[in-house]
Amino acid sequence: MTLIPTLTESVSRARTDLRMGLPVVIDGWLVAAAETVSQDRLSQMQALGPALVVLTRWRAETLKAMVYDGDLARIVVPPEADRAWLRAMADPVGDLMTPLKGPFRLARGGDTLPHRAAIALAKSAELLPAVLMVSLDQPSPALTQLPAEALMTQLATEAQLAPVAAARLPLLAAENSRLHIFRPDDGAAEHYAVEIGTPARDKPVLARLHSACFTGDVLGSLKCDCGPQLHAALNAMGSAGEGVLLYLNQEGRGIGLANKMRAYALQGQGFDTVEANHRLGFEDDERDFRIGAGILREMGFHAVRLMTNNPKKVAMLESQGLTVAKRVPLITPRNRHNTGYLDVKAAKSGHLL
Ligand SMILES: Nc1nc2c(ncn2[C@@H]2O[C@H](COP(=O)(O)OP(=O)(O)OP(=O)(O)O)[C@@H](O)[C@H]2O)c(=O)[nH]1
Ligand SMILES: [Zn+2]
Repeated sequence: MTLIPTLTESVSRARTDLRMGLPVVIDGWLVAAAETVSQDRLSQMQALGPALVVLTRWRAETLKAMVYDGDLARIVVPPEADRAWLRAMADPVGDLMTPLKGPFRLARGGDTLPHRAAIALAKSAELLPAVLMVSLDQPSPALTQLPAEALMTQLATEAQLAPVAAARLPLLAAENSRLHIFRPDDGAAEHYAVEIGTPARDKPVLARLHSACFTGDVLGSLKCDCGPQLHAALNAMGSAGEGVLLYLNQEGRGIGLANKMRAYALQGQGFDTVEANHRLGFEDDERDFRIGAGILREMGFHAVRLMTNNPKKVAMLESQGLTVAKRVPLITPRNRHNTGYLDVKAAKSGHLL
């Protein structure tokens, strides 16, 4: 019997490969993440043929590279380019010191699906959306193989979440609480639900979909409103005697903690939260809100009174078939470190603050 990984298994493995600096193969293209590839692997890949660095439109615009491929750009890697060059293409941290990296030669025409799929895979591995690609003329069976079209479909498919464990967990805000752990079937991060009391399943439950913020939730960072929002939501549910708080591991609006810290470094250079995401090559919000809807459904809830200031969360839950009977604002105190951030969320992201 030969055990062959399924597509889902291969995609999960490919995320780890990219994080380790190991290339994967997408439709005959060798693909490595620009931020993790070593000098040795880069040289090996360059020896196989002309290399491209693929960036998103956002990153290419900052680098003043022409964008011929809609949402991405394919830049020819100069033969003398080394790992430092590649890093600087991917990571904007040094842009202000060395703003001009061009002139660039761009690839045009041909099929860009493998390039698009490679960028999507890098994002799903919480790496910078910048990849090194070389066309292979010989198979490389030792590496993880992925067909581009199926990879794109897989990455866009809603993960199914299964409950794996639950236990009573008395909290300061609510003694009668349980913590439930949900595991997605795509090998990505687990998510949590705090169930306070025993809310009726046939009535709109007081609910919060909270995205992880290590800096705010755990360290008490003053740069954002996450920590106070988390505690205000738990306290409101504790006072009401019931509610459900989903703690979704979508750190940094889905870009991961390392990239969020890169975004903070850019904010220290004067860019706002949205501009910083764009300079890194990301959209301003990379979260998949279907995850929260899936957990609520799995727990038997169909309608919520949603604690949020973000109208997109309301719209997303409704598009997933959940009823948002009411939006409950969750306004927390401002301080001199977060007031600019909150103004930008209101002005650019539509938050009702
Ligand atoms: N990329 C990025 N993420 C940030 C920044 N500041 C906070 N975050 C993340 O933003 C997310 C905020 O999550 P939520 O509070 O659930 O969502 P929200 O969209 O602000 O909506 P609310 O329900 O009104 O709070 C968390 O994942 C934080 O880690 C930042 O400057 N850049
Ligand atoms: Zn935060």
